[in-house]
Amino acid sequence: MEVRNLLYSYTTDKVLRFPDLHVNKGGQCLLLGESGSGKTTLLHLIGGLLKPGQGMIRIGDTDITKLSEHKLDHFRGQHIGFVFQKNHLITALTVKKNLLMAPFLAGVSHDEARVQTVLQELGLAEKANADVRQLSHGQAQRVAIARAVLNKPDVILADEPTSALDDKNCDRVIELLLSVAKQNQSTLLIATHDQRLKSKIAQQIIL
Ligand SMILES: Nc1ncnc2c1ncn2[C@@H]1O[C@H](COP(=O)(O)OP(=O)(O)OP(=O)(O)O)[C@@H](O)[C@H]1O
Repeated sequence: MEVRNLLYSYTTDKVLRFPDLHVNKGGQCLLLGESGSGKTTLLHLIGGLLKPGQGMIRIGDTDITKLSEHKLDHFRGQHIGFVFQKNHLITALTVKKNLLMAPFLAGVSHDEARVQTVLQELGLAEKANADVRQLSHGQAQRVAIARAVLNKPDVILADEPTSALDDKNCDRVIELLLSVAKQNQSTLLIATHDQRLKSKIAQQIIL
């Protein structure tokens, strides 16, 4: 994953300028910075949810800034997994059906064995048919991670995945993210101001 000369403006009077970034395939990087420094904005740019004013964002061989809206939607579904700041689970659906949104939205067929594997890996096998409103915060965060990794994305983008968790759940969530990313050879970019993560990932960029 590579980012170069990236600029973004929400309003005409202010420009956010991002440092260049390169993360190897299967590598991990921590994105640090004070509140308001642009961490979420950078994740949304890399995930193709925002279009930069200037600059290049390369994922594998694709410069995503050159893709049309339609192609970008397809690319995102196939190659990018998001763990958002708020988990955005669909409360009307069970845990398993929330997971199945990933292949559904990416337009790929769902693989029952893969769903079972991911539920197992994230300690959610017994919660497959549970109502997501009945989950603890840590469990809900693991469902959000399960949904993000289900399609074995090339890139996982995680926005403050641990900041609302106690130390035990923080450790669990970060270890799970690292291990599922490793298994799938996914490149992992985590935006956080959670100091507990600093010792877990060597490559760090400060905004
Ligand atoms: N929709 C928006 N419209 C206008 N300005 C925005 C919008 N979203 C973010 N900003 C501004 O862009 C800057 C970067 O915001 P961003 O949310 O990326 O920071 P952050 O580092 O993720 O912050 P936090 O750690 O608090 O989540 C901030 O100054 C913010 O006020």
